[in-house]
Order: sequence, then structure tokens, then C-alpha cells
Amino acid sequence: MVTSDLETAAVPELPARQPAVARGDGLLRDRQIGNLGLESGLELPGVRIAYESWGRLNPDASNAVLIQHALTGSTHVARGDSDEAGWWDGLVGPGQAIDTERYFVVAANLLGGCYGSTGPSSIAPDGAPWGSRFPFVTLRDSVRAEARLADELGIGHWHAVVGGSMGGARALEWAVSYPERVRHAVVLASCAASTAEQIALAQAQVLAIEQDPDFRGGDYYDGPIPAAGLGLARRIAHISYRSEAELGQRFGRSAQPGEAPVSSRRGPGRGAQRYQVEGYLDHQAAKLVQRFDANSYIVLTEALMSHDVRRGRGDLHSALARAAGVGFTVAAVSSDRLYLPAQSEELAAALPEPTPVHRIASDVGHDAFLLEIAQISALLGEIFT
Ligand SMILES: CC(=O)SCCNC(=O)CCNC(=O)[C@H](O)C(C)(C)COP(=O)(O)OP(=O)(O)OC[C@H]1O[C@@H](n2cnc3c(N)ncnc32)[C@H](O)[C@@H]1OP(=O)(O)O
Ligand SMILES: N[C@@H](CCO)C(=O)O
Repeated sequence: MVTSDLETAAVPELPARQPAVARGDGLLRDRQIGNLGLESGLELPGVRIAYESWGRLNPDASNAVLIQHALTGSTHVARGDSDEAGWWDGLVGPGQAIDTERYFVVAANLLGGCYGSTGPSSIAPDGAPWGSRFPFVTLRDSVRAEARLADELGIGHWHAVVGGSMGGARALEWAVSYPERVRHAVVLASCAASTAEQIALAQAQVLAIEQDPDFRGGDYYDGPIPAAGLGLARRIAHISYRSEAELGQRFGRSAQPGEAPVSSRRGPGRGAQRYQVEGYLDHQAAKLVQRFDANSYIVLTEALMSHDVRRGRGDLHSALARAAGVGFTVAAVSSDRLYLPAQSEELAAALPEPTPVHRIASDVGHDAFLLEIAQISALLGEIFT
């Protein structure tokens, strides 16, 4: 199904380019961007990229902003006209730091995702879900797809590309891949290349899903989903998204209400007897399982494992030299144990222009890039004047 450069699968004719939506409304749309050549050399046919937008594009298209979501995030950054809260509602909207009265904001779903873009749960040209046949994709593949989306929307360059975590990695890739199309890149709680520890944690998550009997090699769409494996993957990930101190302060050694994890942990008919932190992780796992596709989780996790802005571009200084002319804002979360502040320092030190690393002061850990909205608003002030 995935084709090499030499053989191209038949795909429907592309519709004529349509103008950008007149007014972004925070509702999901998508664009057909055609066949996409991947870094691997394969070609993915008939790719669709889903997006939402807010605000109005200026006649000269100079006020466009791209917001990049993290691993399990979605295009729904802000509420807009929908009923559903957005994950950066306090940061993006009328009168917010990224003011949708002034800026035209776009958020695209990652290639391989499950929020509208072509991914493993999408229907392949043969009429069946891609499932196990969906190819390995990299963050650069996703950025190339987003560049095609920008073309479709009539956006030649972005005033800013903004992201945290995996979204920050994509913001960095945009700046290095298309420096002429990016005025500012905002890289929050991220790094220049996934580290050994990040890859190690990711492997455990992927294996948790693959070892679920319901995974069936990735072709499970006609039966039960691998809920246990995906839930376990989320538990492993979520621990890394919060700090040891926060977990200790919030939960300590307390029992989940009504349960007795020490006196009756095991035994027939006793049911779950959990510590409170276990109840918390069970809840986070259950929430992800009901909203996310396990194959997409693997595809996106493996894309993040591949993140290395240096690949094929020399050392870090040489790679980042390509982004000369792009203004960078780099910030790290003080208590982040997944994307260590030292990794932001390493990135900033290698940028073409001297760049400070802002500290997001938080005890929460990595998830602070989703939670510390006031601090992030303050550090965006210079860019979104
Ligand atoms: C860019 C993106 O990633 S977009 C997608 C972002 N959203 C997600 O990834 C969803 C997963 N959640 C998270 O990542 C984080 O929880 C955040 C950042 C979204 C929110 O963080 P916080 O506001 O600190 O929420 P917190 O981690 O405390 O979780 C609160 C939930 O845990 C529940 N909870 C807390 N303790 C327990 C417990 N002992 N037992 C069961 N449930 C518990 C709360 O009831 C609450 O439930 P709800 O979310 O269904 O209302
Ligand atoms: N909570 C975020 C953290 C990952 O950066 C997510 O699920 O995508």
C-alpha cells in the first residue's frame, strides 16, 4: 500500500486550491494535500491534514500563527465556536496572549494522529483501515505535510510557530526546515533531539500496547481495542509528565478512598485495593483510552523517538545555523524530569543568536506547559505585541 518513489498509488484528483477560511471558528476541517514523500523514501498516498483555525487572516497573510500540539493533543487549542474547552484556552482567544482578534491561529493534527489527519485508523485506498500497514513517519514528515497545508491555506510564512513538548520539537523542525517561512519559533519544554532516556521510556510504552492480546499486530479495528496496553502506556508516560514532589504532596501514601491497599491488597473478592496515586493513574489511563487510538499512539511515539534536528545536517550548531534569521523563544519547566532544563540550555546555546532560556517555575513537572498559562503568556508578550 505504501509506495516507493517509483510507484505511485492511484489517488483521487486534488481539488483546486481553495482560499483560506474567511474566519477561523475552532471547528475541525481538513485539506487533501496529495501524496506525501516520507523521509524513509516511501510515499504515503492521498494524505489529509486536519486543522482548526481562529481569527482572520490579514489580506497580506502576515498574521498567521501555527500552534503545535503534543503527543496526545489535538487541534482543539481554543474553544472558538464549539462547546468544547480547548487545551490552551487561557492562552489563545480574544484578548489572550495569542489574541485571535489580531492573529489568525491554525493548529494541525500530526500526520499519523487520530484527530482527523491521515493515520493508522484512516481508511487506506483499498477501503480497509491502514492498521499495521501505516508506515513509520518522522516529525519532519509531519512538518512537510503542515507546509503543504499552509500552502493550501494561502499562508506563505508564519508570524510564529509555537509548541510545547512534541509540539516544541515540531516548532524547532519548522524553523530549521523552512526558516524563510518562520519569523519566530517558540520551543517550550522540549529539546534538540530525543535522549536515550526518552527513547527508553517510549519503548516501554510501545511494548505495553504491542503485548496486549487485543492489539493483534495493529489490525484490531474489527474487534476490541487494546485498552489495557494503551492504558499501561499512558500510566508510564503520565508518571514522567508529573514531578516526584507533586505526586508526593498530592497523594503521599494515602489509600484511594474506600480502599485498603496495605491490609487487603490481595485476596479473593477484594477487588481493587489501591493507593491514591494508583487511582489517579487509572483515571488518566481510562481517559486516554476513550479518546485515543493505540496505533496512533505508537506511530506518534516512534515519530518522537526519531526527533533529532541534527539528522543529515551535521552537528547541532551546523543544523541550527539553517535557522539564522528566525527569532527563538526557549523555555523549560523547572521541575521537568522528562525534558530536562539542561536540554533546553543545550538547544539555546547552539542557536545562531544568543538566546536565554526562560524558566517556567512550577512543581508540577512537564505538564506545566499545559498548566502554567500566566507564565507562558508573559514570555510570549514580546512576540505577540
Ligand atoms: C498539548 C496536549 O497534550 S493536549 C492534551 C492534553 N490533555 C491531556 O493530555 C489529558 C491528560 N491529562 C493531562 O495531561 C493533565 O492531566 C492535564 C495537564 C491536562 C491537566 O492537569 P491537571 O489540571 O493538573 O489535572 P490532574 O493531572 O490533576 O488530573 C485531574 C483528574 O484526575 C482525577 N483524579 C485525581 N485524583 C484521583 C484519584 N485518586 N482517583 C481517580 N481520579 C483522580 C480528577 O478527578 C480529575 O479528573 P478529570 O480530569 O476527569 O476531571
Ligand atoms: N499531556 C501531554 C504531555 C506530553 O507532552 C500529552 O499527553 O500530550
